Amino acid sequence: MSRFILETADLSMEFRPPRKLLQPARPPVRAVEGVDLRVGQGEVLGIVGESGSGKSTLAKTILGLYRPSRGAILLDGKESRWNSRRQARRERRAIQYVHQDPGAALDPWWSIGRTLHEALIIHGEKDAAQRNRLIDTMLEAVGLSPEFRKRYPHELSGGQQRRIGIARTLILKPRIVILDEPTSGLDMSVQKTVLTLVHGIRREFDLTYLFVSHDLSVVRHLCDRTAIMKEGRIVEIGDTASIFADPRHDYTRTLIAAAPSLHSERLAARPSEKTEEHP
Ligand SMILES: Nc1ncnc2c1ncn2[C@@H]1O[C@H](COP(=O)(O)OP(=O)(O)OP(=O)(O)O)[C@@H](O)[C@H]1O
Repeated sequence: MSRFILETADLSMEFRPPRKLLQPARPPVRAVEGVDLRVGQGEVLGIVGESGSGKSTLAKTILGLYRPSRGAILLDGKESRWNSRRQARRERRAIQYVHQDPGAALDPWWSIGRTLHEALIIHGEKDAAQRNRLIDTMLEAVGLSPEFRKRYPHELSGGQQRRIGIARTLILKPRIVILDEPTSGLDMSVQKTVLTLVHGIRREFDLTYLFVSHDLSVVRHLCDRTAIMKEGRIVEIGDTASIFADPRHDYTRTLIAAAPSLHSERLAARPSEKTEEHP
């Protein structure tokens, strides 16, 4: 078995703009270019870069939403090919994605209980009693009482919506969780609570994280290693502490210099379970 839970080799993904009648063909957008990653079991890898650098496309290609235009994705050392979205979804069940804005991803007409039940049904859990047990366990894991089953998305705060997004992901028993800007749009204290939760459940559920963010202060305190992305390529990757202490690439230096939050020390300490606030 491979030492790495996830690897990518020369992974590339380009978007081809649709051809318009009587207009010259436009060049493809090379969103991800030749990305080589090796992620160990239990590791938290941060993927950082400015808007448009390709972070989300890389994450979604790994998830299986896009067919790579080149390169390979390996899970536990075994290549995961892309024949169709459906096949990729089946094969890559071990990878789950926490949406940037879980509120928008929740059906406004469905109670939280129904949303969680449906997720389990889609993933093949036929036993209703077992579904109920799992839902209670997951709500508890994200710090919400069973009473939240009856609530609707518009009855939740932003922080509670993130918790439900995380619960819906955990219920599918992933091994790798892709967190795409998990704290964007939240105020500072809620950000901290969500990060504390994310940090705590990693150990509890033995998860590996790909943490996509443009917030360097969050990445600095949460990620074991950090990859810096620019124009679809990884320009620098290494231990987070070394990257911040001794950035090698000019672009990394520019990103660090341009991050005001790094100087304000607003998330100075690694989140710990002790600081968990319950909603
Ligand atoms: N579905 C799509 N069709 C065409 N081009 C796309 C599509 N999705 C992304 N792109 C392009 O691919 C490039 C990378 O975009 P991507 O969303 O991956 O960047 P990002 O680093 O995640 O940005 P952000 O931080 O703003 O989310 C951009 O040039 C973007 O315009």
